[in-house]
Amino acid sequence: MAGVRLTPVLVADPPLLNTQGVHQPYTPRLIVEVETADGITGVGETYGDTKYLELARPLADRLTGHQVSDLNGLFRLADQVAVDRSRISGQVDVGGLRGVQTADKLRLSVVSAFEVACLDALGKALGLPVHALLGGKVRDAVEYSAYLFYKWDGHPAGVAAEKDDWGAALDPAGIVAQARTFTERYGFTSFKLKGGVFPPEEEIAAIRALAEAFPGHPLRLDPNGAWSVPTSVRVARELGDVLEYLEDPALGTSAMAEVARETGVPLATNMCVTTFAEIPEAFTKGAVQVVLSDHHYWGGLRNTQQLAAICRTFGVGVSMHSNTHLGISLAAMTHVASTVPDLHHACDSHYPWQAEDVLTERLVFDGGRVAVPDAPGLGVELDQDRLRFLHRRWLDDDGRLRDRDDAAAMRVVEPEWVTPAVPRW
Ligand SMILES: O=C([O-])C(=O)C[C@H](O)[C@@H](O)C(=O)[O-]
Ligand SMILES: [Mg+2]
Repeated sequence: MAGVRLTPVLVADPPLLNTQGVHQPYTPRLIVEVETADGITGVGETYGDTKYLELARPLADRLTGHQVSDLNGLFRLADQVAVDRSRISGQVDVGGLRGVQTADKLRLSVVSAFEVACLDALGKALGLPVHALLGGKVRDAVEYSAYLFYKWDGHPAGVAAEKDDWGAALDPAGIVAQARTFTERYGFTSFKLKGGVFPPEEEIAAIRALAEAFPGHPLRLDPNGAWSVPTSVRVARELGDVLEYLEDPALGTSAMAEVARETGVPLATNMCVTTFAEIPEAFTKGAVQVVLSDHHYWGGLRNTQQLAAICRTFGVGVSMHSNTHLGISLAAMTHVASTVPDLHHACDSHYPWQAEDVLTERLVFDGGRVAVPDAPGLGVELDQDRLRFLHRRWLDDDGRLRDRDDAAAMRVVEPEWVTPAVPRW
């Protein structure tokens, strides 16, 4: 590699509610560009919060002269980057939304963007799409689900924000209307509701309303561990006839295993299995039936394939989790998902919520699917003007938005708000 460019950006995000609070009006992402000695550039994307930036910089410094094809060497170099203990002691990832926080997971969340950028550059150099570098696609398009959120019409008055055109969704009718917009705009046929926001009865009513409006369509509910075991079991019983799966109803492997013993509804997770180390206990206890992979924190596209192979071995399903992300990551997700043989659930993606991107052309959902790019590399092109614009926003921020904090955003409206203790219900 002749050089690595790191560009933190702030991207507009609508006021999406979750059990911790609400999304801030702008969210940080990091764009990684690696440049080969031949002048080929590869791009990757990951979380842009401070704790990731402080690992990305020393990793970038170690990469001069490194071959983009030497991915194993890249991971060895990442292992050498020191993690500040204060970033991990007693912490969970984004207040628990993404499970445990370990030094390895932090490193993996950073090196994943470099791995994607190297694969992009290597693919361009060889004239091959990334999926070919991963062994080849087994499908031509990857299916995504509509990611429904309770949301406010806009961010609080007086807060600098971009306006979105989705309107408010705070009750079953609002959620059904949002789902209809998703189907009209993108053709999605399966739906996930981010729950843990209102008491379970209201969220059960929203799922029932969806089932009535979209009979037979796969539905999921994800309260991010906000419920007790008895509440989880009750919701599973009440919605068992319409749910494709229930996602992280209760927090932790033991609680999930208890729920799983009491219900036939499959349980999915992106909270209790987010590292390889957590797999043995969760799988032997039967705590989860679907693991939602995420190439960002699992450590890239090849690790995602390894995770899928382990899941296959244990008869556990696999699909994909998503946080706020841009088109580079959607392309990376699509490439790797196209190579996973047993992908039986539509993947999550926040992309429809992101009106802003750093690409010259946005990726398109057609019938809820993204066509797997066959152009060399990821098949996307960075728009340098957009990148500069979003980076300028990051530079101009006084630091308040550079680290995601959904509870802080909620305090603007409810000054006493603190991240709720779980189980909340
Ligand atoms: O559990 C999940 O699916 C997520 O954590 C996805 C996102 O983080 C979502 O909850 C969010 O951004 O509010
Ligand atoms: Mg989840």
